[in-house]
Amino acid sequence: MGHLALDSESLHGRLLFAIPKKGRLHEKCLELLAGADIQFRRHNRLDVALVQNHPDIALVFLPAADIPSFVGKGNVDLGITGRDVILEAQMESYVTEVLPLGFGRCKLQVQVPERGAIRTVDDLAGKRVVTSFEVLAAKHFAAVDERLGLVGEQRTQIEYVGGSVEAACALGLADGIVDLVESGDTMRAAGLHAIDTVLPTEAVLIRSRAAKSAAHARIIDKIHARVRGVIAAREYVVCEYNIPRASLAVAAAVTPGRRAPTVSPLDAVNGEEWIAISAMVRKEEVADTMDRLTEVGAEDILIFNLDNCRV
Ligand SMILES: Nc1ncnc2c1ncn2[C@@H]1O[C@H](COP(=O)(O)OP(=O)(O)OP(=O)(O)O)[C@@H](O)[C@H]1O
Ligand SMILES: O=P(O)(O)OC[C@H]1O[C@H](OP(=O)(O)OP(=O)(O)O)[C@H](O)[C@@H]1O
Repeated sequence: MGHLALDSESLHGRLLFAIPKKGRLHEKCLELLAGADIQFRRHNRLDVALVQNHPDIALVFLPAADIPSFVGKGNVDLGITGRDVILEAQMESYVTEVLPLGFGRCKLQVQVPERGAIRTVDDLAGKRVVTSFEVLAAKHFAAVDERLGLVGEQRTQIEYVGGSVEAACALGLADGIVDLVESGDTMRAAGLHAIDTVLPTEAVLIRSRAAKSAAHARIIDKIHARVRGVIAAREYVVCEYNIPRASLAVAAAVTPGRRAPTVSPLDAVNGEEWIAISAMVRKEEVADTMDRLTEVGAEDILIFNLDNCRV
């Protein structure tokens, strides 16, 4: 196949799905697309890629911060971005959050120099705050200012910078900042500490509220189901074990599964009726679940990773 000349003709009728083109969410989104078997070849320098095995979908690679307005205004049908940037773009009433994706988890926090006189948001109110999230920071401090009765010139000054926010205090530009924190490494390296949380956030799948064709609605449902399966496969394992039938109720309480555990009869062992139980268990609860199952008399407890699933 030669190079594709992408024009509105080749995109005609295709559902457009926006993916962050770089940054923290990019790689994770590519893994998700692979898990959902959405195959594409992205040609050099092109931000649009036709999906090879779904002739009705095209991917659009955009900055994460621009995705909410593209989806909100209906230029793009579906997208993945951070909840923080949706709220910052004030697009929450124009997009529908279809699914939280379990990655890109971090917090938008108010930070000040560790060695300084400012200890609380109330101390910081009325001073200078630098951020890339001016809408969310302004809303947060408007409430603080109001509570403290700060008006006019006394109110907190919010100033926008596009990047390197964490350097603002050291550079003398700000008394505090509002920025994203995950591990806290960036914050600590800049000599800052968090004194308040504006918002916890994670990556989400969003769709446009702008009216679309029934055909598009069907494709969105299909992508949604696939992505949900990939996410669930990462979060869950399958737990299988054997237990006397008499203990079914107590075992089912330990492993209720997503809907209900699967129960299969086993041949009687020494006259006692046994069953095999299979249930999905959250990965982070596996060790605890195995301990509890052992306590209630389960044997041959096996844990299986999931490659993919439909739930
Ligand atoms: N440290 C982090 N841990 C987890 N998620 C993050 C982290 N930093 C950012 N995110 C999420 O990823 C989104 C995009 O952030 P990122 O910093 O990668 O943006 P970007 O597109 O590279 O823009 P720029 O680097 O120009 O600021 C954020 O809005 C947030 O939802
Ligand atoms: O708490 P941490 O784990 O240190 O993560 C927080 C940092 O991550 C993000 O920036 P990123 O490193 O993605 O680069 P950017 O500053 O170019 O956006 C964010 O803007 C913080 O600076």
